[in-house]
Amino acid sequence: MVKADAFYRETTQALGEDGELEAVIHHCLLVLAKYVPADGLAIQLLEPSLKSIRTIVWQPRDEENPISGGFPEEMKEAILLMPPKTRDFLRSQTLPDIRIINRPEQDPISETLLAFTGRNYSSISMFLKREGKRFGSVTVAAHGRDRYTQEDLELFSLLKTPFSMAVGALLLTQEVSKLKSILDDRLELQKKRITPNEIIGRNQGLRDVVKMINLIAPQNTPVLINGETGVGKELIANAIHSMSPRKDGPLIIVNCGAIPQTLVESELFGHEAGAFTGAAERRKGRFERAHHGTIFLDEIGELKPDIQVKLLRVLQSQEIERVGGSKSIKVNARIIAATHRNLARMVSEGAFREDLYYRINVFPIVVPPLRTRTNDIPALTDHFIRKKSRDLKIYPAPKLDNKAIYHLMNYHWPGNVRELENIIERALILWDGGALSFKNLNIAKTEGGAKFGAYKEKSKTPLPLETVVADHIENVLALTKGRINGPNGAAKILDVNPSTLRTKMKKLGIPFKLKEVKDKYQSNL
Ligand SMILES: Nc1ncnc2c1ncn2[C@@H]1O[C@H](COP(=O)(O)OP(=O)(O)OP(=O)(O)O)[C@@H](O)[C@H]1O
Repeated sequence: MVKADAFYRETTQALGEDGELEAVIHHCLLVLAKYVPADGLAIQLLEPSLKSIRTIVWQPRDEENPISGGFPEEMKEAILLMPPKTRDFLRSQTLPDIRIINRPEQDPISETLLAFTGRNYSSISMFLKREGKRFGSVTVAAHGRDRYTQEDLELFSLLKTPFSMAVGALLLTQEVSKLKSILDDRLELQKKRITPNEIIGRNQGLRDVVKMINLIAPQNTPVLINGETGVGKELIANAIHSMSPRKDGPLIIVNCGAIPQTLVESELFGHEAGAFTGAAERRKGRFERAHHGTIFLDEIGELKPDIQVKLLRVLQSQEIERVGGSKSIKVNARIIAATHRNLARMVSEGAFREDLYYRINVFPIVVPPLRTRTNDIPALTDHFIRKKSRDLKIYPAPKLDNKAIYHLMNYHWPGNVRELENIIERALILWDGGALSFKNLNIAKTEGGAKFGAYKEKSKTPLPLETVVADHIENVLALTKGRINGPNGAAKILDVNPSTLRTKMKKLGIPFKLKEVKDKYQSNL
């Protein structure tokens, strides 16, 4: 009795532990082995019609010495059809819930597995039950024949409820994860589709970009979108997909930089059950989910070389192989990639594969930063004020004061359109009923001794050199009140020739005089 108590307490404790399935079962085996012969443990699920069984766990106590030379890897999760004789055996009313199998060839179920297991082992097999029905079995096995006694059977039978509960919970988790994948796919399909008409700036700063979207959308050609963070790359990918013949298929968005490196491969290509610890069940990757649709690989420059090779292979063959799998699966997905990096430079520095670069860079679209298309700012501001006021249920939407657009246009927007959207949202949340002025934008940029506060804040993500240079020039211009020439002019402070500075400003889209900006836009207010 004392032995049974200790056995029950220790094994259920091991079974109830948190952790990877294999680790939990392995620990459980170590505990079991103190009381009964236990060199391996298998968990099998019965299909309701009893036509097949599926092995979900086959865990040896000692990896070096598994039962009968080991259960083949491919048998994990494999569905094994059972011959009619075995089905009848399973259906028979007299079949006990737990039985000793000291001679595998004499047991109809074990006999089905003889080809994999051999005969030189013994086992105790116990059915698992949910709501009174058998849904699977747990089998403890030991090397050699005739190893188990009636006492072992009685001890092991104590674990019927704990095992039924543990396996039931595992199945439930798998079911939830499967449903989550289905839901994710549905949500992807329901995500708002953008048409070029909804792109603000389509007739101004993004006119060329929209032209290219219209041109390339109907084709299957890969597109590479290049632009700083927050310029609207995802929006453009969305518009291309929505205008393409694949518009009724999924648009799967992958932020390559946001997925932990160890998971990128399985996220992209999926994995088979047991492919690595924690991969309890087979999962489709993003490529498979993008079948008949579009896959948007954002921040593609963040992919490590080993994944670049695999991605290239997929693009060349249009086939994927799940992690831990051996079979190729055809995938028909259009590729749109995006990056804020200079991929051509990364290629010359050896950080990005040249062959992959040429594969994805078939049709490049460069999205200009907001500071070079300041004419779009009034329309974008209006769009975001309306949209955010609606979201925040502010009615009527606040008005702008007569300098607001001037302030907005005079800021250099290192975070581009997203930053503008965020600043407007913040202003609406803090709104006190007056007109919105945005007059503190530049102060926020220079206050607190942090002259370059705006990009200091973002210093975790390295900014393109041009952004930093533009920011610096604008800061100096703010100090000199727009003066370029003369002893107190920006050129002197920056130690460059005034005409060099003007050329640079023109290239970066920085207005020449603060007054010029003011005059230009005050008439629109
Ligand atoms: N031209 C535009 N018209 C309307 N909304 C825009 C426009 N450009 C960007 N936005 C909005 O700005 C936000 C940022 O855009 P998006 O996410 O597409 O940028 P991104 O370049 O993909 O950013 P990241 O580099 O961080 O991935 C989104 O809310 C998007 O809807």
